[in-house]
Amino acid sequence: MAPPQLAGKMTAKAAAAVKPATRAYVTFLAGDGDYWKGVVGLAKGLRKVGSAYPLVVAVLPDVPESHRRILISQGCIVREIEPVYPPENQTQFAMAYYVINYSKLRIWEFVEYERMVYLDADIQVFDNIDELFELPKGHFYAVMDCFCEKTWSHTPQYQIGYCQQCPDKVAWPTAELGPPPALYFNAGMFVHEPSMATAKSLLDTLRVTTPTPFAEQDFLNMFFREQYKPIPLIYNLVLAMLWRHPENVQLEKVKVVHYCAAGSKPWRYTGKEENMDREDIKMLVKKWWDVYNDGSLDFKGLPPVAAADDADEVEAAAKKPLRAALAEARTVKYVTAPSAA
Ligand SMILES: O=c1ccn([C@@H]2O[C@H](COP(=O)(O)OP(=O)(O)O)[C@@H](O)[C@H]2O)c(=O)[nH]1
Ligand SMILES: OC[C@H]1O[C@H](O[C@@H]2[C@@H](O)[C@H](O)[C@@H](O)[C@H](O)[C@@H]2O)[C@H](O)[C@@H](O)[C@H]1O
Ligand SMILES: [Mn+2]
Repeated sequence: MAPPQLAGKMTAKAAAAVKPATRAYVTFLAGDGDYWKGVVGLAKGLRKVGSAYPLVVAVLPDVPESHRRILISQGCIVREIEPVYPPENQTQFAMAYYVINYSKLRIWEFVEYERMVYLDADIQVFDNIDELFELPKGHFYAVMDCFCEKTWSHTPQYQIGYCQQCPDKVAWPTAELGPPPALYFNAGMFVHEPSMATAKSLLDTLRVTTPTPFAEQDFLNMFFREQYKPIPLIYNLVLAMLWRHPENVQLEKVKVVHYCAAGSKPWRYTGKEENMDREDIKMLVKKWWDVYNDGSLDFKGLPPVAAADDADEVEAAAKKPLRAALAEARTVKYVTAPSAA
């Protein structure tokens, strides 16, 4: 049910009252594969927990119109971005496709938002996390990663069995290897403040930085090394923690699950890969599907493409180019729309 402002015509007064969205969740979608299912699941999950802010999807040009329309019909705000490529390199990325993940850096250009929470499309939010938008400004908030999976076999910490999740288990050999690695975050979820100056600095720095196996995740850890502030694991459970550091996990308190372990993407799940036959993994994959398949969580607002029928009124009232007016109109829908849940 659309809110009053959009039920009929959007009056000039209503449009003038629209406050541009200052906060939003944001995810990233590339290619014509099946990650759009992750985005739909995320959009429905955020709705289920009563999130107060919209979900923006930064899409690369290769995302098909058909997938974009599905996302719009689920209430997402779809924003096309230009790809970002790392400098010419011979790097062996931990996963070959990681090279496309540098395009995530474009979300610092979304300056119509003063704060955003980034979530990978293979993440699901099972409890409200709007409190993250209230964290003190000036820091980069994210959850610490784990170095114990094979994907880290190229690193000294993996080779000596050191992990920041249990720094006392195998002490870092400072005498031989110098100071221990700085705290390192998983880049599947983070709280950030868009700014053109930061966006420019990120891209300028990227141009002169040799790519490394974890692509933009390594790069962001280097770039935000001084501002990084770890937040609790409940905000981004990297699944490997369940078998690598179970002592650090209280599953009943976890709010955000990151399906990043090999074979754990719910929409591709077969249960055949290592650790994928665990009861907790099966339960978390089912939880994801329960949200994805829940029709009551489908978006019930006025999809923006329908709002275009009111384009003249919205444009006249908002006295802005159509796209901005629609974006604001969409914002009105989110700011005032009754939560679908
Ligand atoms: O084909 C792809 C691969 C990745 N992604 C996006 O890039 C993010 C990071 O990739 P992924 O989550 O697979 O990395 P992981 O967290 O598993 O290492 C995904 O969550 C998606 O948002 C995408 O849209 N299409
Ligand atoms: O492009 C690099 C990616 O690196 C990260 O994934 C990794 C990392 O978490 C390792 O620690 C795990 O071992 C591994 O399974 C997992 O895929 C981010 O989740 C993803 O968003 C993206 O930045
Ligand atoms: Mn991921």
